[in-house]
Parts: sequence; structure tokens; C-alpha cells
Amino acid sequence: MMPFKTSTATRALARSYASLHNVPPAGKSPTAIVMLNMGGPATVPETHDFLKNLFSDGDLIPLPFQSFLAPWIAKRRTPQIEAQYAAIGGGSPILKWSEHQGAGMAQLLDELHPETAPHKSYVAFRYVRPLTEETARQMQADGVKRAVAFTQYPQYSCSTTGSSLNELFRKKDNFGGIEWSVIDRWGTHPGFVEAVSQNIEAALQKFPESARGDTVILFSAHSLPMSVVNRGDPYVLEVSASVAAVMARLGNNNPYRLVWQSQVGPSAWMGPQTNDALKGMARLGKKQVVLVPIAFTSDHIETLYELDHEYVREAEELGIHVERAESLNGSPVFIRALADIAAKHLKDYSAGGGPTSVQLGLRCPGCKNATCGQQKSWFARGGA
Ligand SMILES: C=CC1=C(C)c2cc3[nH]c(cc4nc(cc5[nH]c(cc1n2)c(C)c5CCC(=O)O)C(CCC(=O)O)=C4C)c(C)c3C=C
Ligand SMILES: [Fe+2]
Ligand SMILES: [Fe+2]
Repeated sequence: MMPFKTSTATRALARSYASLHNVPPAGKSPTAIVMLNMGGPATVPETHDFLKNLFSDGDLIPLPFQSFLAPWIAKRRTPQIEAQYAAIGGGSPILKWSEHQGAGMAQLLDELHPETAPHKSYVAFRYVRPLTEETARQMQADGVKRAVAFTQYPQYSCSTTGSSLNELFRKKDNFGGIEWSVIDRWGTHPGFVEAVSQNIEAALQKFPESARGDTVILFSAHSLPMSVVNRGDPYVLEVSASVAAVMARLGNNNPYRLVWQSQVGPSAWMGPQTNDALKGMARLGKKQVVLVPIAFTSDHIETLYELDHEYVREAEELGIHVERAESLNGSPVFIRALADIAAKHLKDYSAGGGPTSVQLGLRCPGCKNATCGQQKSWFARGGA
């Protein structure tokens, strides 16, 4: 029988369909780029399960009697958080943005690093679908043999990236014998810094030119409990490094501060809190502020609800004009940065570089979580 011959045009069409839809060509196992993040409820009714999974995560919130307390706290907290997701349009846009960013990144990566093409992006969320097991099933079905765990938190914290890596380690058998490497932080990458800076410049443009230089730039990051900071978690240092890099790129032409938002519960958290800082600016007679989310790459309740609905309105009542810099969401500069970060990682790895950053190998001085140690050793061996 004559073998079936595919015409050049059909192959070109298939290639362009595949790249548009992030589907690898048949026959070649894709290099998986697994985008790690916490996720958020895509619809309001998913809020309860999101919170239950979040409060059950001992790497984020270690609770006594966790399996009893977590569902109880989640149930109590659900109505308040449901109302916030309802107010921002009925759910978190994080899955939409993660898929968009991942598909754009994978397409660029095929050009930037053809040696490991085709690349396919996957999303693995910590608290909502697609959870790690679901992503593992999809990767097995696609015949993946080589994967990069790419954290989507620019700055490393044991409570965020660390939790996602611990979960990958716990569920490692679901993936079969995959060779793993890790991109564990990238908060000072020039492409990320550029994308954030461009959004700040766009916000500054909204103020009259004559008063632009007086505008205060307030960088706002999700806070951390002081118990985590004092354990030696690197997040505060790394967020500060992002802020310094962005300010250097902007020419240090505006006064600025780094402030912290979204603390939960009665314990002590890293401060100053964003809403107090805005009140402080009003007291000091500052009339113009650009508010910049610096530790998350897409919109979520902390930007759309806490900043936009609550703090910006409160500040405006105090007589301050606040512009919030847009989240990175669909920024092409940011998507290009993700591709550059991944391409450099793959290139360094092919040239004999280690599977993780050197920094990932060091546990926090106060870390008592045995899984952190096992996870770091496992990734340092490339997942073997
Ligand atoms: C870099 C980002 C984040 C860090 C660091 C972080 C640490 C952290 N968070 C909690 C507790 C909660 N966080 C919640 C929601 C939430 N957290 C982040 C980001 C970071 N958290 C985001 C983006 C979101 C919102 C998700 C979305 O809308 O898409 C919640 C649930 C909401 C609520 O009940 O208020 C809790 C709880 C702790 C304890 C912690 C550090 C140890
Ligand atoms: Fe949080
Ligand atoms: Fe740890």
C-alpha cells in the first residue's frame, strides 16, 4: 500500500494549528513547562473548595488538628470571600491569564530554544483545578519525559513556591519517570522589571506632567506572617530586590515605598499595611499615588477587590488621587520575559547547569518542615 503522504501545505497548516493551540506535533514528546501557582475560584461556588484546600495546606498555614480546623475555618470564611469574588465579576481570572501567558511563552520558546522544541505549557494550581494530579494525567497522556517546574511567583517564599514544589514532590509518582528541573525565582529578570515599569509609566501618564515628579509610587505585595519572616523566608528580601530593580529602571525619579497587604487573622504580619500607608500619605499631604502590585502576575481579589474597591476608594475620600498600575495579565513584554527566562534555563541546563538555582538548595535557618529538605534533595537530583 502507498504510504499516506502529507502535502507541504497540510503540514504547514498543522504546524500553525499546533502552535496556535499549543498542541505539540504528533510523534515528538513535548518539553513540558509547568506553570505553578495557587489558583483562584473560577466561579463563585468554587470559593468554598478553594478556601478548604488553602487552609488544609500545612506548608502555607500550619494549624493544630488541621484536617478538622481547615474545613471549619473555610466554611466560616466562605460567605465573605464569595462576596468579594462576586464583586470582581464572578471569579478569579487566574486560569484564563495563566493559559494565555503559557501558550504565548511556549510558542516563543520554540523559536528561542528549538533544541528542546516542541514546548507545551501546563498549569498546576495548588488550591483549585487543574490540581497537580490532573496536570500529571495530562502530561502522561502527552508522553512527557522532560519537564520544567516554572513558578509563577516572581519572588520565592516557602509559603507559595515552596508549597507548590512540596506538592509536586509528594505527587511525583503520578508523573511517571520524568526528568525535572526548576525555575524557582525571577524577581529581578530585566524583562519582568521592564513589563512592570511600563505599567507604572502608563499610570504616571495619567497625572498632569507638572506634578508627575511628586507622585509617590507605593509597591504593594501580599504580606507574610512575622513567624515566616523570622524563620528566614527569602520573600521580603526578594520583593525588595524587585522594587529596587524597577526603581532603577525608572531612573529613581519618584519617591517610593514598599508596603504589604492582605494579612489574615490576628497574628503579627509584615508591615506597614497598604491601607495604613495610604492614610499616612494623606496625613503627610501627599496628593498623588501610583499603587503597584509587585508580587503577583495577574489580577486577583487582592488587586481587583482589596486595592481597587477598598483602598483606592478610601484614599480618594482622604483627598488622594490614586492610579493603580495594571497587573501584568496579557502584557506581551511580560510573556516575552517568561519565554526568555525559560529559554535561558533550558540552555544552561543543556550546558550542564544544575536543575535548580543554587539558592533553592538552602533551607530557611528556622525551617522545621521535613518535606522541604526531601523536596530540595529530590529536585537537586533532577527528580530522580
Ligand atoms: C506572593 C503572593 C502571596 C503570598 C506570599 C501569600 C502568603 C500567604 N497567604 C496566606 C493566606 C491567604 N491567602 C489568600 C489568598 C491569596 N493569597 C495570594 C497570594 C499570596 N499569599 C493571592 C493572590 C490570593 C487571592 C487568590 C485570588 O484571588 O486569585 C487567602 C484566601 C482569601 C482570604 O481568605 O482572605 C488566605 C487565607 C498566608 C497565611 C500566607 C503566608 C503564610
Ligand atoms: Fe495569600
Ligand atoms: Fe521550609
